[in-house]
Amino acid sequence: MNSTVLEIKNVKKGFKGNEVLNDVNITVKQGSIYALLGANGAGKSTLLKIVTGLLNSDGGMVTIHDINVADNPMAVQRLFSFSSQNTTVDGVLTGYENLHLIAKLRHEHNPKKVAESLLDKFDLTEAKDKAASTYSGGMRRRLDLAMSLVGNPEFIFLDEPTTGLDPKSRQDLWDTIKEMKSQGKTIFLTTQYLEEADYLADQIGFLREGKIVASGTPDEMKRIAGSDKLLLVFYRNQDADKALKLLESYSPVKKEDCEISIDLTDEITTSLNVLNALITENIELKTFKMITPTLDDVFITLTKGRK
Ligand SMILES: Nc1ncnc2c1ncn2[C@@H]1O[C@H](COP(=O)(O)OP(=O)(O)OP(=O)(O)O)[C@@H](O)[C@H]1O
Repeated sequence: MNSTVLEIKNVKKGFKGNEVLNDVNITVKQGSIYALLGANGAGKSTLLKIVTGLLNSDGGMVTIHDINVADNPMAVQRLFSFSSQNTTVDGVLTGYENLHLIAKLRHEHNPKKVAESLLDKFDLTEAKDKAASTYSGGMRRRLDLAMSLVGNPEFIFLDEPTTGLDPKSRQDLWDTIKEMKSQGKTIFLTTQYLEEADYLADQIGFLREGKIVASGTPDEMKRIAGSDKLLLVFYRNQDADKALKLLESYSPVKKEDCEISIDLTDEITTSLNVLNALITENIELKTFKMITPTLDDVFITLTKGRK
């Protein structure tokens, strides 16, 4: 465990002089979830295609289990499954037929059993004889994921797995992805949703303007946007101004009328001291709350001052 499964080194790619990836470096450990986060058009799908051997890079190297993908795409493709944004589900076939077909193509000994057990696992047994074209978006995504698990791959690539899903279907899919990880699988997913990366990933990489501009665990990434803060909200602006003077030693920042924010290095002690000082001076507070940076704050911090 914890050995490196995927290594992306200095990968470059451009289309007709338009540079999309510029020296991308990523390492993924076995049994972990890596989320590649980036806005529309950041180059996530392009990188995924290079990593899975579907597209040649202009430079750099990708290895999966120490096998060079560009040199041995066929050997490497046996080691993983890839669920792309354009699902491989055939709408004319039923859910069962889709799975059965893939199981046969992948030379499973008992394709019927494989199809039935995956239908059960992905909660699709009831709908198994209906044409996949009649499935909801969430069901199609689940069927697509089920199809990617035929052959029990250890390593799974998911390109924006929850784009377009409603909140319930998204949560269901998140649970499925977490369960796949608990079974020891390694997952590399792309997403535009900060919340998704935060919920699922062990490691996150922010792809922007062709580079990984920040990477780390969700908590490490949130630290990029600064420490936790205590937000004090007053009824009257003059009270906020009084508090600003009183709490000078904590370097308070006036956010808007009636609101002050204080950086917390030691959450409990600082918060208690601040609240006590306000009570002692009879400065009336409307409310207060602790604010922990979200990945959205990180995104904003990292993109500040850029076009
Ligand atoms: N085959 C191609 N020919 C020319 N340009 C391309 C090609 N494929 C991708 N691009 C361009 O490369 C850039 C990155 O595209 P890519 O699909 O990798 O982004 P993405 O981060 O996956 O975006 P999205 O979240 O919208 O799927 C875009 O500007 C896109 O237009």
